[in-house]
Amino acid sequence: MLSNLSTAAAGTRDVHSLSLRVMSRRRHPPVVLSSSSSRCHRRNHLIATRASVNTAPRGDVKHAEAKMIERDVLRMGIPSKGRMAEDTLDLLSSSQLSVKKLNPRQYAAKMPAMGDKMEVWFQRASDVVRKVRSGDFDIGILGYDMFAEFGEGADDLVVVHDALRFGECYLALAVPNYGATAGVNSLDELLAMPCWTEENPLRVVTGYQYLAKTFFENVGFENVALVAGDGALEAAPAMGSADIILDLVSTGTTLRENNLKEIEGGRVVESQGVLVANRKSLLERDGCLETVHEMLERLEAHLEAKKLFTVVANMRGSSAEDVASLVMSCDSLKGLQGPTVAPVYTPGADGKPEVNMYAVTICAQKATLYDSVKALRDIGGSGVLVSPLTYVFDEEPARWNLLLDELGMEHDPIRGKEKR
Ligand SMILES: Nc1ncnc2c1ncn2[C@@H]1O[C@H](COP(=O)(O)OP(=O)(O)OP(=O)(O)O)[C@@H](O)[C@H]1O
Ligand SMILES: O=P(O)(O)OC[C@H]1O[C@H](OP(=O)(O)OP(=O)(O)O)[C@H](O)[C@@H]1O
Ligand SMILES: [Mg+2]
Repeated sequence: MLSNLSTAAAGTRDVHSLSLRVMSRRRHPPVVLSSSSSRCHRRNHLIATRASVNTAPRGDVKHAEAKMIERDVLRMGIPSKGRMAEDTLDLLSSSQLSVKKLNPRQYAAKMPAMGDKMEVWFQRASDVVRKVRSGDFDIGILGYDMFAEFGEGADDLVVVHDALRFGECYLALAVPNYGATAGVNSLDELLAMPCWTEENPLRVVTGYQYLAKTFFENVGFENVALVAGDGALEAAPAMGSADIILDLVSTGTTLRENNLKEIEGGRVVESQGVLVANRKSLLERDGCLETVHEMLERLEAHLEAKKLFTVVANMRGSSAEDVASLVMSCDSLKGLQGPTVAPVYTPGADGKPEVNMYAVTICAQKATLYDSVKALRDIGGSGVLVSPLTYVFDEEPARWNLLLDELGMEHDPIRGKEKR
């Protein structure tokens, strides 16, 4: 059956019969975000999909299969503009992976921590994902929203780190608080409105055509026309050029200021910064997997440390074991791997050092720091010192093992032999 899903130029009611319009599930077998090979993409990101997803390419564009181009260096793409650009550089710098641009107008840069192994290229987020997909870049950092939109669930793409903890936002449908949708509070209510017909489809303005198409296919709604738009989409319903919008939301201020509201069931994708890679590069390009491992470790060490404080307190006790038992009896003082308890030496009556106090060191979650301080005081802790942590290099990051699973590789290919 043909879908009524179609693209319409902004500001017109005409619904063009473009290639997007015909999307037979037989020609494009369901894969993308629900395929087993895309395990990493799926984690927590796609919220509202109800069925498997079709991979129709963007318009008529055919994506060449990623190929391995001979080169000695690895290439990484990062956003050249917009709010992700600065945050990406900040994250890399905080993870001891600073990027050095020789000249502000140049698009290529170095990452000194990686020596001559790595080139960094500044590109628009859409081009970062396109180039990682084609194999021109081996890895990239960008918002998951752009990755999902321009990556189209391609098997050539792999998510290495799905939560870099910046650029948090989500892609959601929003409807006007006025007019026909004034009383609409959920997706079901919106789609059940009798006014949307083949001749009068629901016009959705968005810059995320692939995700919109996929979303409406998944909910089985056909009387929809996608209107293309890039910025200030919130103005389109008031101008009469669209009925609703599908756009990024962060604080929700822009929606409120434009008399629009989110609806239940209308969230399409959760987004934040992600590190992505080309599958073939990881599997076949010399040094790529090792470099990605090192980057992942450095990023995780920084991101993990950002969540924690080191807390040191003095505590009276008859032995280190007694003090440790007291601390371990409190849930909020568990720390990373249990407390470190060290003797504090004070001069005794005879001038010799004696011990009746211990220094307890734990790692406390920033979010619950005050609870930890109170708990320490409750069991006799005093002189509580709190300091930031810079890096936490723990065991092998869980995301590394997930990546190896995704690549069909046995764990520990860096230290041991790779097996597939
Ligand atoms: N309001 C927001 N809050 C947080 N992150 C956002 C927000 N809007 C966008 N982002 C994230 O930042 C990325 C880049 O958005 P941004 O608007 O800064 O750049 P751009 O869209 O390339 O520039 P422009 O909007 O000027 O074309 C988005 O793809 C998304 O991942
Ligand atoms: O929920 P909020 O915190 O209000 O953020 C949401 C707004 O942020 C983005 O726009 P941006 O600032 O990038 O402007 P643009 O529309 O010109 O891209 C997005 O497209 C929304 O309009
Ligand atoms: Mg923007």
